[in-house]
Amino acid sequence: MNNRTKKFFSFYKPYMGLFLLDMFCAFIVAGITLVNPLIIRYITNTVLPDYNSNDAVTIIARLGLIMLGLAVIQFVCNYFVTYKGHMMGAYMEYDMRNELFEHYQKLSFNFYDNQKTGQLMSRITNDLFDITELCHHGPEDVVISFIKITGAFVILLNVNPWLTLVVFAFIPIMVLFAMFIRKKMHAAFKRNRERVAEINAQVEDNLSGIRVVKSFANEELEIEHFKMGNDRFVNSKRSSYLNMANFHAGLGFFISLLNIAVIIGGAAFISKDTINMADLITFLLYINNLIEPVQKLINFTEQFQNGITGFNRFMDILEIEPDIIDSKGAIELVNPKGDIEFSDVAFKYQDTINEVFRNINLKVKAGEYMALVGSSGVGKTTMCSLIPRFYETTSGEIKIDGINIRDIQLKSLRKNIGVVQQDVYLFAGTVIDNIRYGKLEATREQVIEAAKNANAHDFIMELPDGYDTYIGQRGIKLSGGQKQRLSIARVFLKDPSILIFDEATSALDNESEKIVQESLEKLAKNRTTFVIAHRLTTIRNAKHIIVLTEDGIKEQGTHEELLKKGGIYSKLYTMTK
Ligand SMILES: Nc1ncnc2c1ncn2[C@@H]1O[C@H](COP(=O)(O)OP(=O)(O)OP(=O)(O)O)[C@@H](O)[C@H]1O
Repeated sequence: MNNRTKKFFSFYKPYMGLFLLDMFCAFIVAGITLVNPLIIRYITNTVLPDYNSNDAVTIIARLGLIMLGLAVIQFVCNYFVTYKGHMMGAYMEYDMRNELFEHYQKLSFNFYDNQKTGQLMSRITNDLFDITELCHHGPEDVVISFIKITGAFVILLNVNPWLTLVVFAFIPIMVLFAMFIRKKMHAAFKRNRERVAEINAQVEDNLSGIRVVKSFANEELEIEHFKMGNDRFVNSKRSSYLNMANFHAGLGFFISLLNIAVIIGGAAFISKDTINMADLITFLLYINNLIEPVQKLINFTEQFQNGITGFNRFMDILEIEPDIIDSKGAIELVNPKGDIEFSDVAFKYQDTINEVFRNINLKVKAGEYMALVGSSGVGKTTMCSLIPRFYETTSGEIKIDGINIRDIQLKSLRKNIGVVQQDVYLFAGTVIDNIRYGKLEATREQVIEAAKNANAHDFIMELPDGYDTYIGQRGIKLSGGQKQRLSIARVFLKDPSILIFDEATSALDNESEKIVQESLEKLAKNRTTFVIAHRLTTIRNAKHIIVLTEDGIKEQGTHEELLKKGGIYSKLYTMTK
């Protein structure tokens, strides 16, 4: 058994009792369906011809009671299989979903840089559903079908071997036919799903950009594009319904052929006294009993394929080892002063050819306010993301208070670094929830204090429900400057010794920018601060400006010193002025 198979079965472990009970109930359900035709056969074959009418009525009444008892048992078992069996699948799906989500939380930026969010989401929803459908329905369908088919075969063989051969000669042909059409149908339904995804993407793109569409008056073009996608969808639906019609009509036709063959064959045997009327009825009853398990087995082949594909996709992710983890013996970073040192640091993104930069040597003293400048794309954001180990340096080392960051427990490292990102991300929720994200145990008063420090309190109080206002997905109901201030408030609450502020590239208006700048300066007090300056006008007052190039730090000093030097900084400054 390979590792993946072992892992697959490990999900059954906590529910073994439930699983066995489910299988037992499936076994009983299948067994009972085999018994009823036998009772009918006994009545027509033995009770009616051999007993006087009074005795026959008594026996039939007793048999009726037995059948009623069996129906009740079947009802209970069916109820259990449908309810508890599905719940077992749901619990297994729950475990897999938790495991996958926990794993998502451990994977690093490198992983997410190369993934599409939509696909990662589909693994946690559609794929897992396919797997658990297989986990639950698979064994149950196989057990039920196996018992029903072999049971019917053995019983019919005892009634009449020749007629049994006629019936069972049909089954393989029917299965082959059904599998062939089913495959085509599956491909057609898969195409349908792709077409729906295309339409969804098209609608999403159009509606998100509806203002651009209208400003260019391009509605006609959009309608035309949409129609093309919609046409493709309806065409693919046509093909899937065509296959579906073939499938159902074809199966129905096979069943009719089977019935005809049994009636004609049976009648011929009756005429030769090989079988009697009761035998023929038994055959006809079992034929109807056979169709359902055959269909179930056909479904199972598809379910198996989908489930295994889903499980492999699930395992593909689960087997990716998180690449940034605590080293052995890593220590906890407690209240660091905030001295930072880069020694010969070079960095290259995974799957890229060239290094973003190399030869970075830099010492920043605790509490220093440092502005990082350089041409666009030179690696300012990248350099700062090495400090909290969002990415690992390719070579060289970074130290905080003299300790290599690779020897520090990741959680404690990140707890001591506050990052205000360029693209502020707020979660769907209230203002207070979003600020409290910086310190989960903070009281309402502490949150308000942080908001005041971030110059956010006044605008929050003007929102309809103040701190309890729902700010929409990604804070859609707030302005750019307001979002920045909330994210600064969040870091105030976190109270880290080291601060990284990635200045927003999309310019805030002058007033907003001033307020953000003010709150940032308050936040930076007594913390080691890196400001990534995308616009040089905002950092003229910084005491320490460093100029990053791909070959290391080429200039350092104050604004005036660097201008006087007439080097890269002064060129950049004149360009952006
Ligand atoms: N996740 C990534 N994978 C691969 N390459 C990346 C990734 N992120 C950034 N890059 C590349 O690394 C280089 C540095 O990017 P970075 O965002 O650090 O520059 P920057 O100096 O902050 O730029 P800007 O001032 O324009 O924001 C760029 O060439 C960019 O294309």
